[in-house]
Amino acid sequence: MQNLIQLHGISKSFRLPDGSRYQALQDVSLSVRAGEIVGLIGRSGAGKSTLLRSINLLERPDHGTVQINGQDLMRMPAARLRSAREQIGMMFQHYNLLHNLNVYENVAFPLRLHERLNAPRLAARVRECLDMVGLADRAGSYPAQLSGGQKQRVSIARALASRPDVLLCDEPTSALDATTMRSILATLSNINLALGVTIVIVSHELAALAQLCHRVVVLEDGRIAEQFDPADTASLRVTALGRELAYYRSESGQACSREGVQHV
Ligand SMILES: Nc1ncnc2c1ncn2[C@@H]1O[C@H](COP(=O)(O)OP(=O)(O)OP(=O)(O)O)[C@@H](O)[C@H]1O
Repeated sequence: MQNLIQLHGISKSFRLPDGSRYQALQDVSLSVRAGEIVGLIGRSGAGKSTLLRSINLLERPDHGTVQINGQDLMRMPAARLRSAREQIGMMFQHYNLLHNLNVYENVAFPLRLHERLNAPRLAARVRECLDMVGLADRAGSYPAQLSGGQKQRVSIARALASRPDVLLCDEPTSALDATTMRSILATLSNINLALGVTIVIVSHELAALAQLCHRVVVLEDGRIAEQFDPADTASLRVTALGRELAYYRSESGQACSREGVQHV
């Protein structure tokens, strides 16, 4: 498998109210192969979201390069960057749905914005995405009429509408109960298997990530402290979080198997 995402020497600092700067990422390099599911874990403030958001330049690194499919996003003019970003879907903790639009229109929204599909093709694409997340029968519902898990499914469908190569997930389950969390992660696993979409996910759900991810990256103080395949339980883990995750894997909590779990 080739590298789909290639971050090299990424650094990012934020300006604080007192005028000083906080170094959120320091010289981070990360490669993600096409079709991989990579989990980013770390204590609060370790830089997980900043790293995830650097992949589509929602946060623009101060230094380093961000390549997707061999193309350097940092050097792209605005118009090309906009079109490159269509290959990178994103979902957030609080869904970010448009409340005045129904489910169908929420999923159609990015297509209307970026793609010139005729009405039947647009409808087919939206149906296909809603089918994938098990919500074909809720196309006419409004976000306020849906559970948290259903809202997150809509946001998955919306993220997939542009047929992206990459799906970035920023704590997609932290507002959900344990059963719904497992079901959402199982849906992501199924989508990865069915479509080959590369997934990078930030989450604090170590047990679930141990089952879902092909690779887990541990961030500490804005740096990568270690990375490993959670299925490789024999190798030594150098961070406390790495050891904790290994425990969940060896306990075989079966929180969410890669082979998929039924929608709940
Ligand atoms: N826009 C910003 N302005 C100032 N500081 C920021 C900004 N965004 C992030 N930070 C700081 O950068 C550090 C890394 O933030 P980030 O959100 O990446 O951490 P995280 O690992 O995702 O944390 P959490 O698990 O709590 O979401 C934190 O100390 C945070 O306060």
